[in-house]
Amino acid sequence: MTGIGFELLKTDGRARRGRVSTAHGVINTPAFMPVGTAATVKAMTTDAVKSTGAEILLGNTYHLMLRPTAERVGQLGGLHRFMNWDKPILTDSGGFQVMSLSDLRTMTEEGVTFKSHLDGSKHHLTPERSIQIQHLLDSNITMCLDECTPFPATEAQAASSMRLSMRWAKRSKDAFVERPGYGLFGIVQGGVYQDLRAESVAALSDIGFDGYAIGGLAVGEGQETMFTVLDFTEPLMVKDRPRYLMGVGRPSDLIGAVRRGVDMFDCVMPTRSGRTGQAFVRRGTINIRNARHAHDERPLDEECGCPACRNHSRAYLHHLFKAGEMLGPMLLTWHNLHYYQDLMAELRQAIEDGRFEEVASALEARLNEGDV
Ligand SMILES: Cc1ccc(CCc2c3nc[nH]c3cc3c(=O)[nH]c(N)nc23)cc1
Ligand SMILES: [Zn+2]
Repeated sequence: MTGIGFELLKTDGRARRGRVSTAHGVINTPAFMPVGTAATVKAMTTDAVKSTGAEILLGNTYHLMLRPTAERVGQLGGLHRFMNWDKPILTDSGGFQVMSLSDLRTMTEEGVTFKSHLDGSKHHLTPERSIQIQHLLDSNITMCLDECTPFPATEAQAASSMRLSMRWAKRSKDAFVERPGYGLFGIVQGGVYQDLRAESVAALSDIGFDGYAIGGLAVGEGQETMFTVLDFTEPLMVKDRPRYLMGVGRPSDLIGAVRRGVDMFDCVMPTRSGRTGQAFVRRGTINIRNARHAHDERPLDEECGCPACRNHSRAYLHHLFKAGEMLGPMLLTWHNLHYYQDLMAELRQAIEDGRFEEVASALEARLNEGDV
């Protein structure tokens, strides 16, 4: 197997049930990928992440190049050994994080120069350097260096941004070291403009990648606009390679994007909001810090099999957050990731059974029940 393998096992409408195979194992799709930016899924051990059903997790070039540096992780045998995660890892190329985290950055044709948000040291990130860093990390799925076009952007701004990313995609591909079980994904840009999205899909398909991400979304455009962009972009994409929608999303985003042909997802919501006390449940969301949970002996979600729901009440979780106990963020993170994996498993099964629309609309209806 050169690069990574992809089997499209079943379709139901535009929804797809597939399997991605890598040197470190298989990913059943549609898949949710927990974000482990700095070589850790915050508040979770790797065994805990595995227990949720996750088959792949995400790391990040930007954070790891600053600390402990890619060379150090490479010397220590790569990210799998460094963090003791023996399943697949996907790493982002770092451009998105530079633009959202660092200051004093300048973007040129060559790449992006920026100052570390940690100690102000100066760094250069080019397509070639990003690919090299991800190679040192031993990432199974490497992302091209791109510019995530800000939202909103005029068509002219989106066009020049996308075209820069396409030139960087070619440089990324030329720098990528082909290995069996390792792959490189291109990232479609083009803002909210149909002809630019089409131009980007065509440019990436001509270069040829192991998979194709849809970038430039989940940047504040809102769900309706995101779905509209998916509706005119997804049909143009090759069917025999995985599609990865970057940065998405809440449960209702995931259901709607699976319906529109997306295979892979990442989002900081379940982990970041879990740490602040927000739980995602089958009937919507719960903010456990709210006083109304102080005496509620029910679990977060009666249908959930995670340690928080098996062993504890909302009242106890409420107490942990009020007391500032670290077990609070741990248990809510664990619950949210477990629920996200259960949701994806239910969607995979529904596609296999040819019942996607029936199952998806029932899940969506429950999410709006409210008064959880
Ligand atoms: C560890 C890790 C964190 C975050 C990500 C995805 C980060 C992310 C986006 N998040 C929301 N919208 C996003 C758009 C883009 C994008 O257009 N390009 C890239 N390279 N990343 C994006 C990947 C890996
Ligand atoms: Zn739970």
